[in-house]
Amino acid sequence: MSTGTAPVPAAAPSPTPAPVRLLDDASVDELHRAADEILTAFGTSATSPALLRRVRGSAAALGPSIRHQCRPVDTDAGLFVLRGLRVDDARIGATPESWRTAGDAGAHHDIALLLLATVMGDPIAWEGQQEGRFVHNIVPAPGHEREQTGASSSVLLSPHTEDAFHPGRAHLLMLTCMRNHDAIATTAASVRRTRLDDATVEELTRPVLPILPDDAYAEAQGFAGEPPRVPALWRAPDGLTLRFDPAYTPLAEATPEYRAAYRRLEDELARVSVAVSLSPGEVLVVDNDLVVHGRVPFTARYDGTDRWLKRASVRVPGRRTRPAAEAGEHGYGQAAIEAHAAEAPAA
Ligand SMILES: O=C(O)CCC(=O)C(=O)O
Ligand SMILES: [Fe+2]
Repeated sequence: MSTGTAPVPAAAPSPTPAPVRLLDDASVDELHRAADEILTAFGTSATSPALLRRVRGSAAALGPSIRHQCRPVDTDAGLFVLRGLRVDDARIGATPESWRTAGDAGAHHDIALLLLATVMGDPIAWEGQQEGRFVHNIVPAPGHEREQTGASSSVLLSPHTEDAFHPGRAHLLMLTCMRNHDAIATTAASVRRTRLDDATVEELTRPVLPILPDDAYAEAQGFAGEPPRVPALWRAPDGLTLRFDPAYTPLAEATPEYRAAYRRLEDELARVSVAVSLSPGEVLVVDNDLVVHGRVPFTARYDGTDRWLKRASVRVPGRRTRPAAEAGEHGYGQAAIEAHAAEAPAA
């Protein structure tokens, strides 16, 4: 159709500018069957020690194909999209009005996500967030439009490390899409794709500023202890990692040199940022030590058809992507609860 003289349309952004890992049909069946069995046995996705034990057992029995697709992030992009899961738009029902009222909405997918998270590592929950659930519902909520939390909509959710304030934060962040009619993108920027001069990296590896708890942690925000100063960048054995949340970092307290270096990092992250618009059934897996994520602004519908993601946070035992000094941080009184840390006592 096109001729040499026809105007060239502006290049459309790639719909999913992220490495995609396709689950084969047999793996998808296997995962959905395992999730169904657990949901039938327990009647809820609310996690009890018994349900978590069952998830651990079922995850261990999943086949080599799923395990292969759940291997660690293996490119500088620091993320991948797992594709193939089936979401029945009618069966999942209306998008919940907020995480508070979500309850067991889409419970099958809570369990499927927990199974995948357990293949990748150890899922974590926070007592102070979404009532201690291991799988969070990310939906826009009335009254929260302008927050820097998952419940917002009308503002840019600025790029951040998930739970950056805490030494027990996830190594991996997983977002499963239930519904996204308006193709609203998650943004992601990998520090391994930035170009920073050595002086900037040196400046930002010094522990100069704290990262304060975000608005999803009301209790931690009232913590009385002295906020620890933490480095924004760290030279890990296999490359640069970052801990970054400008919305909760008191930059005004730093020297002009530090602020300039921080701005260079922000600019570079903006330059390499990609927009990933998830479709139902896709799972975005982000390495939380390499990649900061956020979300573009959007107008919430509030009619039961809103964008709806489910989120899991995962720790990967034995990783060496963070400075040893983090072990001494108080974490603002918040504790991450590991799903499979030890045999949980019977409730
Ligand atoms: O809504 C999104 O795409 C990402 C929200 C977010 O930052 C999160 O779930 O941690
Ligand atoms: Fe986030």
